[in-house]
Amino acid sequence: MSIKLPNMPKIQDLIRLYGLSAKQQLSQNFLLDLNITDKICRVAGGFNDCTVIEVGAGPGGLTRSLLNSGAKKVIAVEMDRRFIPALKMLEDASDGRLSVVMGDMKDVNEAEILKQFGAVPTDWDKPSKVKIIGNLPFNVGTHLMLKWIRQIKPREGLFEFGRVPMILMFQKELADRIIAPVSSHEYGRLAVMIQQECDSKVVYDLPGKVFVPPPKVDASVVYIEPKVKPIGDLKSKEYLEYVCRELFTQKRKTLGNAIKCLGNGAESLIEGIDPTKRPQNLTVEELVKISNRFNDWPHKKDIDMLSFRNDARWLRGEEKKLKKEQRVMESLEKRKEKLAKFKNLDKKQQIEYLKVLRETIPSGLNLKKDTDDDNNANEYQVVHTEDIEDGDDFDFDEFEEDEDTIIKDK
Ligand SMILES: C[S@@+](CC[C@H](N)C(=O)[O-])C[C@H]1O[C@@H](n2cnc3c(N)ncnc32)[C@H](O)[C@@H]1O
Repeated sequence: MSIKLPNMPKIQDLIRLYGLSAKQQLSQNFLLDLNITDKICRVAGGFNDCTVIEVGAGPGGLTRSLLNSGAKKVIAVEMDRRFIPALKMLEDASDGRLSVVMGDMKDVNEAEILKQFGAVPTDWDKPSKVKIIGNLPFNVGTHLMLKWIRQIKPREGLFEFGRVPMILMFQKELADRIIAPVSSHEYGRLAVMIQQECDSKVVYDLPGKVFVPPPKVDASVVYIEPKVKPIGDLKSKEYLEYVCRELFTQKRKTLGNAIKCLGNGAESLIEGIDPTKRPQNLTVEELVKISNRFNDWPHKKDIDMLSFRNDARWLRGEEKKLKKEQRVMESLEKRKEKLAKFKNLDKKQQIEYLKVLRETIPSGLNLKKDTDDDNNANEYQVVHTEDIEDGDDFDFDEFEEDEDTIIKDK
């Protein structure tokens, strides 16, 4: 059996041949440069002799690299039927190593499909020979990732086959939240939920311009692998999720104050943990401890209805936040352009500009009456109050508060 694919038409040509335009509603941004897809396979640790589920294969760029990197079997799942002929062409050339499955990954039973294609389970303490990879729309990728994370503890689905690594492409800001270390700005519920059971790292940053068509945002490839032994002996993932949600929405409070939201007498849940810490500074281990105590606490609220079923709403909230961040970045870019133009005007023009268009004064510049010049009290000076840097005016806390609002709306 040959490891390398025979010569194939370029993906760009297949796209032209089959008239495959990118559908915006499916967030179709393709990777057509095989140097990049090859590199993704390398930084993900290689796929030699592995059985791989590829989610959202599209025109098949990454699929080709997976096959060329020696995968024993690639199961490519794609829901958009327009891509199936191009993928089938690849299947025909793959010497039986590629199987194309048309369908929505959200409806696919991973364990069944892996059994069907002959995947073999690996012992939990060994690196798994089964892997899952996908470059998916943000909401689909996060939905699937959370579903898979929930299957780790009971070792269901994918994890009947061992510690299956999940190699997923996400918007960079979301990837940063997944891998965020304790006390960092991005550290929150998502980081805790994932890091409690998995090792996660960003293995490759991809600027938006490498995709076709290019999205306005950058992406990162995240490698998430279940730990041999999770952090702490967690009693309930739902309670950990609940405790994190409640505490991280009060990031500015000390733990001693924030914990009160769990009920009267909840202070007992943080015994032995520094009450002057902020929720952001609590390690995963400490949060597991609090959640386990909450689990055994006779006074806890009944949170059954608040468990993971809220994911959909939470994800919509996350998506909204990222869109808002994007809008802020775009308006910042516009203001920077305006500022650059403004700086090219002579002083008189600058003053006129600022007088007439006060409401569009670029950030960092203002008019000040020239009080040093007694003879000409009406003279204005242009003053720089601050320099614009990336991220100025970009109050991340504002977004955290948005999340609070979204969660409390439930
Ligand atoms: C961003 S494109 C990436 C395509 C290809 N992997 C690449 O890197 O060029 C995402 C692909 O996932 C597919 N897709 C989106 N949601 C899906 C789902 N729920 N199940 C299966 N495929 C899905 C889209 O049709 C699209 O082809």
